[in-house]
Amino acid sequence: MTDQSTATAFVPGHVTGFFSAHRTGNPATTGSRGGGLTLSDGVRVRVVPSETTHVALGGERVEMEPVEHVLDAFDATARVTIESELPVGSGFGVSGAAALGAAYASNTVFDGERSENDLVELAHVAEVVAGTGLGDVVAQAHGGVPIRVEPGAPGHGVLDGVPTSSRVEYVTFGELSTAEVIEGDTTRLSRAGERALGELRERPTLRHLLRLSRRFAREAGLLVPEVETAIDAVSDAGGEAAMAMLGRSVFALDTGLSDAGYDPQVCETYPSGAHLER
Ligand SMILES: Nc1ncnc2c1ncn2[C@@H]1O[C@H](COP(=O)(O)OP(=O)(O)OP(=O)(O)O)[C@@H](O)[C@H]1O
Ligand SMILES: CC(C)(CO)[C@@H](O)C(=O)[O-]
Repeated sequence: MTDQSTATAFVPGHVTGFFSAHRTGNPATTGSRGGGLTLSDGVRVRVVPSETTHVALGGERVEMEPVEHVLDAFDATARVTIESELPVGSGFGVSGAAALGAAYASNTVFDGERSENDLVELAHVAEVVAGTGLGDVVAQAHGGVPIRVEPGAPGHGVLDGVPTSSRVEYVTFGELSTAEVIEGDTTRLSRAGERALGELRERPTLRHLLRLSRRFAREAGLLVPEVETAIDAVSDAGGEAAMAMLGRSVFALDTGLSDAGYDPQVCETYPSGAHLER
């Protein structure tokens, strides 16, 4: 053991605008391609070794399978405290953030001696095995406005990014089950996602990412009515908005949602990836 008895990591939120799903027999090479934004609103994860495992989110005890997978990999039990500025189950990658934050913090308190890539792989595999995500973890490790060019954990996946930053606004109308969508038939959404990725790579700008994301949500058949109404209202007010995959949530650039008369949460794209806090 190190003499450090507690560690805390911060992981930015992540909204996916469009994606395609890629499954192999191996969770490290399974993942998604796509585009999205990391957010300065994120998740703080504190790990303290303990006789039994106890995971709390916002002060309430919760089941969070990806976090439990991470602790199992360290062969450890701990009290894991998750504080999220973002709603859970609504397309902001909270489960991926919890897994990645738990991996970074556990490595410190359990003297794991794993490298960053090893920890990202561990959290990515935990998310894939739990069925809660395919690409949030690698995006959250990267930061900025990540483009997932090839799927999977470090060493398999390839990331690029849109070199920019922006104010971001978001609203949430409720949850959507990630597992139900990604464990179902993904043929249609993946076709739409691949097309969007090709076009984003030709013109990697934030406005283009938002436009391609809007088209993706429609083509993939994932739009829900209240999300569609909000996106249309932002467009009518001259702004750029899209649906956060996979939730009943809308994110917009700059003051897009405020200009359309909504009362959104406000944050920014996050310039860097997940990290331990001192
Ligand atoms: N109050 C809660 N509401 C929703 N999920 C919860 C809650 N408490 C714990 N969980 C767990 O959190 C995880 C949520 O994962 P899910 O992938 O649906 O959401 P997310 O990571 O926030 O968003 P997304 O993956 O859609 O970007 C699941 O493992 C679920 O069991
Ligand atoms: C599947 C997903 C949309 C769930 O948040 C995300 O993990 C992604 O883009 O791979």
